Formats: sequence, structure tokens, C-alpha cells
Amino acid sequence: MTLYRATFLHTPVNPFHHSDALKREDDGGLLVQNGQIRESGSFADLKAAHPTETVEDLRGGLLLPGFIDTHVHYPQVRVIGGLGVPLLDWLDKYALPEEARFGDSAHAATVAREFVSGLISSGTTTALVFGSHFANAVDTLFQETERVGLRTVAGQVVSDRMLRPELHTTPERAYSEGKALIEKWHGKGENRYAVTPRFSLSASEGILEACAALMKEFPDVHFTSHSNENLKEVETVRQLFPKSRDYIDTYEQAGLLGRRSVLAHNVHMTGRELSAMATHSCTSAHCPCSNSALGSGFFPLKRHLAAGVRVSLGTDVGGGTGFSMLKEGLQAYFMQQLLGDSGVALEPSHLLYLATRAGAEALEMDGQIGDFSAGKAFDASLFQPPEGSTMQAVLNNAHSTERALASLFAGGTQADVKRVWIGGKEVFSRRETAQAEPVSA
Ligand SMILES: O=c1[nH]c(=O)c2nc[nH]c2[nH]1
Ligand SMILES: [Zn+2]
Repeated sequence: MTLYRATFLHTPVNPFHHSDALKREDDGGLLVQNGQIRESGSFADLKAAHPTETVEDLRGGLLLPGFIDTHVHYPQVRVIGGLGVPLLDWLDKYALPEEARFGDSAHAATVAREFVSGLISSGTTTALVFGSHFANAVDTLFQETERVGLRTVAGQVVSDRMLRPELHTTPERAYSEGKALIEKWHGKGENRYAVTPRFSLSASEGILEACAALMKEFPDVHFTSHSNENLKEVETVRQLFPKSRDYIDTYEQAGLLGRRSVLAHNVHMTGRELSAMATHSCTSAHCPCSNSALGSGFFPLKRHLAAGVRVSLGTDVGGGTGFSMLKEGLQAYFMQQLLGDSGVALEPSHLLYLATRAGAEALEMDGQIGDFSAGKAFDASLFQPPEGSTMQAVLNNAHSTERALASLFAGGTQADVKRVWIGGKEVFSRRETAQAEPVSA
């Protein structure tokens, strides 16, 4: 066993429901055996109870549960920064031309490495990933996540209209390729499968039926898609599905909504859509950097909370601006502040929860990951700014651990991630003199 000694923070319960949800140990201890936290508390108590265990001293930084990114696109790493256009133009101009390249297996493999290392070097240890339209590229992604050890829920993206011909499939192929990927990867190591129609705009009823058939056959797979992101998209979906009551209903009628369903964005929601999401116990993945970059709008967090809809956080790379969940937390905070009375005044506890435990709940993995309670996997990121950096001065002089956490969300970047563990295995360690690189498996 290893006894980690660190200043740590976590949110074992939901701060939107419990005012004292943020737990912190200024001189804490986490006793880890076979990748699992056995005991969690103050270092002095754990040391007294286990005097002979090896101590690993992580003091000098902040140890947080690994981030859980619940909406991120594997084939969009290289289009980060396509600014200045709204969603549908952004897809045509930036995302889809790049995604069409993933039929090339060498390109898919190179970007899979860029993608996985981008996530873990940002402190993300679990991700719900929009895969590629090409089954081979999804297979390549799973090989890379398995090699590195990233906890991954991912799937082949399926569509049969309004994108580009090379990205279109048929309901029959969507079913057969999805089934083969599920049989190969779902439940293998830390990989799980998510049935992933791109969005109702590009998915006929036939594609949604094929998705539903997969979910019926494999009831414990996940479901993810986009919804209600952009007003032009919402209007087009309304015209394409005249029998549906609204956007959410296109998925609901197909039988795709449930406890393991995560819908990204949900910026433009009717009251009925929010109650349908609450009824089906699904999650909204809020992607504030993407919503800002694409001018999609303000996420109605207050209405989600009032309706009892789960909310988690996603970077939405590459509509989003990078892999940092710290930046997403800050942007979520900014946008809620700008909403005035219609916004929610987010505190550091909310930001940490949204970036960690909320994602675990969205994926129904909260019994396993998301915080530092005993029984959870040791998925953790050590934030320790480089010597001489501004962030080091700020953290070293913070008046409290909670203030340090707020400062980390305000100014922390990938450069501040020093070490990352998944299931007790170190998957990233910053080189002090060279570019950050993942530790190979
Ligand atoms: O932010 C987004 N990124 C995408 O790639 C996409 N596809 C459909 N809808 C989308 N929204
Ligand atoms: Zn997206």
C-alpha cells in the first residue's frame, strides 16, 4: 500500500444540494492499495494507524480527483480555434473536412495519440468521447485509450444526411459496425461504448432506430448526442421531424433516453424538454467555451437545476477551445455571472463538482470514481505550478485551500499539471525542462 500525503479537495456530495459539499484536507492522507483508495482523511490519523506504509509526499501542490470530460470529439483536435462562425458553418468549414480524413488509418492513429495525451496532460482521467464516423478510426481510438489507460466511453458517430457523402452511413451499417465495436470494446479494461448519432439534423429516423436496436441488445451501453445548441439547428430539426414535439422528443420517441444518456449543449430548452430529461434521468453536458466560441448562447443552468436535470461539464474540443476542464469551469462561472439574476452564482465547490463528480454521475460511475472517498479508484491530478510562475506565487500565498482552488480555476492551465494517476497507475508526469509528455504504458 502507498500512503499519499497531499493537500487535497473533493466533492463527495453535490454542492447544488449540500452547502458543505466541499471537503478539504490541508495535510491529507490517501491510503491506496491496488489502485483503490482504502482510507481517506488527515495524514496524521492515517500515519498513526499505518505507521509502516510507504509515504509518497505530494505536498506543495493541490491534489484533485481526475477530471471527467463528458463531451469531447476525438477527430477535432486539429480544428481547435476555428473562431468566428456559428455551428452549422463551423461544421462545414472546419470540423467535417477534418473528420473526413479519418478513413486514413495513419491519420487516425496519429490524432488518437494527440487526443489521449491532450486529455491526460490536462488532468482528465475519464472522457465521454464522440468518436469518428469511420469504424476503423474508433477501433484505433480504443486501442490508444487502452494502451495509455484513460477511462473512456466512446462510440462510432453515425449520420445519414446533410453532412458530406463520405461521412454518411446506412441504418444497416450503423447497426452492424456498432455491434462489432461493442462486442470488441464495451467493458474491455476501462473502455465502454456509447451509441452516438451525431445529432437529429444528420440522423434519419432509420438511423435513430438502428441506435435504439443496439441499445436494446446491449442495455448497459451509454448514449450520447447533441441537442438544442443553435437556433438554426433547432429550427431545421423541427422541420425534419414534424411528428416530434421538440428536439429532445426526436431522441425520446426513438427510445434513446435513459440514465446513461448524455446530451451535449441544451442551450435552447423548452420546459417540456427539461422535464423530459429529468423524467428519463439523463444528463446535460454543458460546454461553455464552445457555446461562447460558436455564439450558441447561454446555458440555462438555473432552469436545469429547478427541473432536476443532471448537469456535467465538457470541453467540446474542437468547437471548444482546448482540453482544460479548469478553463471550462471558469467559463461556466463567467457565463452564469453575466446572466445576472437568471444565472447561478457558482462557487469553487460547484466548479470542482462539475469537473469531477458530476461527470461520474452522468456516466453512472460515481460508485467507482469522481471523488476521494474510501472505495473509489485513485484517479487524481496533482496541480503544482512550475517554479517561478505567477500561478505558483498565487497558490503559495492563498489564504485558504478553498481560495487556492478558486485561483486554480481562474488561472490554471495544462502547464500546472504535474502528475496524473488513473486507478493508481501514473499516466502522466511533467518533465520540468521539456514539453509535457505522457508516461508510456
Ligand atoms: O458543437 C458541436 N460540435 C459538433 O461536432 C457537432 N455536430 C453536431 N452538432 C455539433 N455541435
Ligand atoms: Zn460536440
